[in-house]
Amino acid sequence: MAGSEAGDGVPVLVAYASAHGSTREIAERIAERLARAGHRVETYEVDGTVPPDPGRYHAVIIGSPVHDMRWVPEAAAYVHRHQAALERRRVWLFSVGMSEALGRPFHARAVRHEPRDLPGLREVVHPEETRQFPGALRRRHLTPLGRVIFRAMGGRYGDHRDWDRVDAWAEAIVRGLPRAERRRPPV
Ligand SMILES: Cc1cc2nc3c(=O)[nH]c(=O)nc-3n(C[C@H](O)[C@H](O)[C@H](O)COP(=O)(O)O)c2cc1C
Repeated sequence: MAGSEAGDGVPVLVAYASAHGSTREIAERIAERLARAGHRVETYEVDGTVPPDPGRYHAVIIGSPVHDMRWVPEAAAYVHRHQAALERRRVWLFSVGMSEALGRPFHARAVRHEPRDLPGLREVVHPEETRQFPGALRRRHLTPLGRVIFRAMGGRYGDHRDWDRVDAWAEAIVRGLPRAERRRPPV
């Protein structure tokens, strides 16, 4: 768990799963932006062992990589396990996939289609908003069969994250939260 310097803002949880680190870094970036705006942010990886209780927070942001067109099980399980607390909180969900890495026409199709379990997750927690971000994918992350399929879809390995989009989303979340005294930048 990572915590931010306390501002006078609301307590916010950024919970994420990450197989290879790119969702973690997006979660940390969002947390950093919210902390900069004065909120008291805690960042947790949900790996099934340390279950941060969402009931302790005003707002909860949950992110997952997309594997085989779905959220990874530990992230989806976290949402379902904490359904009762989450439905009474402000919740934002984000997914990290590889749509930007694909060639045409797969790219257009991937951008249009959200992860298959997202409609179900939306029913469970009624999020303020859900968002998809491009992530990073390396050849070593895929099985030999996965590499063949990825290549057939015109896929390009690499880091496709768009930090401006991540920052813009974090700023939109900040605008949706009660105003906080902004933290002074370190001298
Ligand atoms: C086994 C595997 C399956 C994947 N399946 C999908 C998928 O169905 N759709 C998608 O958009 N991205 C898929 N991806 C891409 C990942 O979601 C993307 O690389 C993401 O950045 C991974 O996040 P992470 O680094 O936090 O694990 C897959 C990646 C792996 C390794």
